[in-house]
Amino acid sequence: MSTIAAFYGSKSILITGATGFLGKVLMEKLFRTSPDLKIIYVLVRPKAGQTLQQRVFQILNSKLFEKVKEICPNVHEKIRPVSADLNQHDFGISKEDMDELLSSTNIVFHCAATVRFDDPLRHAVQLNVTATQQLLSMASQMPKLEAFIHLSTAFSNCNLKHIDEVIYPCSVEPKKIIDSMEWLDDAIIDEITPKLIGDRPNTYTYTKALGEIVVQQEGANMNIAIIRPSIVGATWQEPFPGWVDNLNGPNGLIIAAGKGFLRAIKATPMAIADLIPADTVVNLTLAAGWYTAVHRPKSTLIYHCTSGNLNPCNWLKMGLQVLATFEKVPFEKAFRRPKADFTATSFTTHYWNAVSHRAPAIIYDVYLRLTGRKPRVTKLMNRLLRTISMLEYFINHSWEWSTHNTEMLMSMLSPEDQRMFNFDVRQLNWLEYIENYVVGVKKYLLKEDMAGVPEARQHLKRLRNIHYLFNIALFLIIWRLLIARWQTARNVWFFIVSFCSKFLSYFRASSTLKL
Ligand SMILES: CCCCCCCCCCCCCCCCCCCCCC(=O)SCCNC(=O)CCNC(=O)[C@H](O)C(C)(C)COP(=O)(O)OP(=O)(O)OC[C@H]1O[C@@H](n2cnc3c(N)ncnc32)[C@H](O)[C@@H]1OP(=O)(O)O
Ligand SMILES: NC(=O)C1=CN([C@@H]2O[C@H](COP(=O)(O)OP(=O)(O)OC[C@H]3O[C@@H](n4cnc5c(N)ncnc54)[C@H](OP(=O)(O)O)[C@@H]3O)[C@@H](O)[C@H]2O)C=CC1
Repeated sequence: MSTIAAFYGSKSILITGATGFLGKVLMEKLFRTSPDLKIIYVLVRPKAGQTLQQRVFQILNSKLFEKVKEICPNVHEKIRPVSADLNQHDFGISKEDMDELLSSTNIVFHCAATVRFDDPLRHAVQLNVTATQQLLSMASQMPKLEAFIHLSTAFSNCNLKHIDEVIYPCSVEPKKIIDSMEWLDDAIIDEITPKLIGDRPNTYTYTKALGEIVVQQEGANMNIAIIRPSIVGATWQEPFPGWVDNLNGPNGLIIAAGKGFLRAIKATPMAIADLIPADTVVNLTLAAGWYTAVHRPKSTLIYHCTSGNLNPCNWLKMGLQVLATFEKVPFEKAFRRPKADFTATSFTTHYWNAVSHRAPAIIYDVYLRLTGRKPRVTKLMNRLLRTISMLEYFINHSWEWSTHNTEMLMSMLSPEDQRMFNFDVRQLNWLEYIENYVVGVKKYLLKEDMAGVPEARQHLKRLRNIHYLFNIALFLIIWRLLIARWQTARNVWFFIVSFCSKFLSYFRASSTLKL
């Protein structure tokens, strides 16, 4: 019997960010391995015209939860959506709901965050720092609380090269930042943002670092742990390989490359691609929840959930395997044949952006316009290039994360738990994982049927033929223009023609002699 699964049985669990990528995988695993748990409270806001009940219903009816519904048929009764917006004071939670949450909760998993890299500082602080502070204040009023698990990121201290499982100070105290957001106007905040974030690349990593300090300060009297995952990718094994549901991290770029939009990206091929599967993160998170509640470590433990030092894979290996999978399982209706490369310098990146990204987009939009359709590819390309510029930092640097706490936790698990809550990334076969990842992007993000693969292959063949025809036509046009305007080109042309005709007559003469 799994000790961890048994621990979560009969517990009341509060999850923030349950509608997000990691939150869903976390809920799924909890219901699947501890179907006898008491209840999961999820803090949800209405969104995109859907009530919170509709949002939760949609999640429970998705493919991700198919196994759960077999194991825990009454899953609908065990999940309680609580209307909450983390941007509001007290999260806008009603008094009755708040009373219930405070009196019943045993474990809190805080996953909600803004993960956008370009969020204005005010918004990122509100969600990643102030909301964390408020949640801790709520947690401090929960008499039955056994553990509070905070999801941070391995990149919260990406301004350092070697990162230990400790909390690093920031130049300005989080409390001062929170206060200043209340009275500074947006223009001043925008002006001071670069100074505050310093050598971090964006407001996301900065505010996640501030969030960790808040957890340390406000949660001193609670059983707290912080999980720091690196780049969270599709699921490795559970509930099935390759599940993914948003465009974040590598996902959007895999689509862009598979559809032939992305042809070149500035990357350091030998830098570590520190991806970590979503189910690995969830297994570590659940194990940490159990350990924190049962073993009550004296200080807040931080767990690095990274792959680089235990089972490294570099961007080149990853990129080549992504391209190899496109050969086997191409995406449908590609814009061009998938053929991406890494560039090394800003100059070559600008060159390829102009030649391989912007020019084909403009040509295609002209074609759309001429055929009476709305041009859209240039806009899409501009968005892609903007996204790439935001992600480039992470594919051109390498970090070393120590994993002592994570390895210690692994050693504390029984063999059954090590199997059921496996977060030993050394067992990961990268080539297999990346292939499943790309197939998962095709199936679960693009919603493409595998039955369409032969047609997708045919489409790529047509694109190849169009590509050859286009190149030949372009060559002939340029050559014709050169001959018309330039004497040297004409001389070269006559030289080639006379050389070829001499060669042919010699060949004919020698074959006649042999006869
Ligand atoms: C040999 C060579 C081979 C080469 C082969 C090459 C192969 C490939 C190689 C792979 C290399 C990998 C490198 C990865 C590095 C990752 C590092 C991450 C590390 C940090 C990890 C963390 O610790 S943290 C979590 C990650 N955090 C993010 O990664 C957020 C980023 N991102 C944003 O910060 C914003 O995204 C940003 C960008 C501002 C744009 O912002 P933006 O405003 O331009 O665009 P949006 O994202 O808002 O969305 C645009 C439109 O997509 C719609 N859409 C959104 N989701 C949708 C959904 N699920 N389904 C349908 N549609 C959806 C949306 O509705 C919009 O549609 P519409 O305009 O029509 O409404
Ligand atoms: N994905 C990754 O690569 C990594 C993620 N992490 C961390 O893991 C955690 C989860 O990330 P992930 O699942 O990928 O993120 P998602 O963006 O998929 O999910 C974010 C969640 O936060 C919720 N949320 C955002 N704003 C509010 C709000 N105002 N009120 C209520 N809920 C809100 C979202 O709800 P809604 O659906 O309503 O928008 C959603 O459920 C985050 O803390 C992130 O920093 C760390 C490293 C890497």
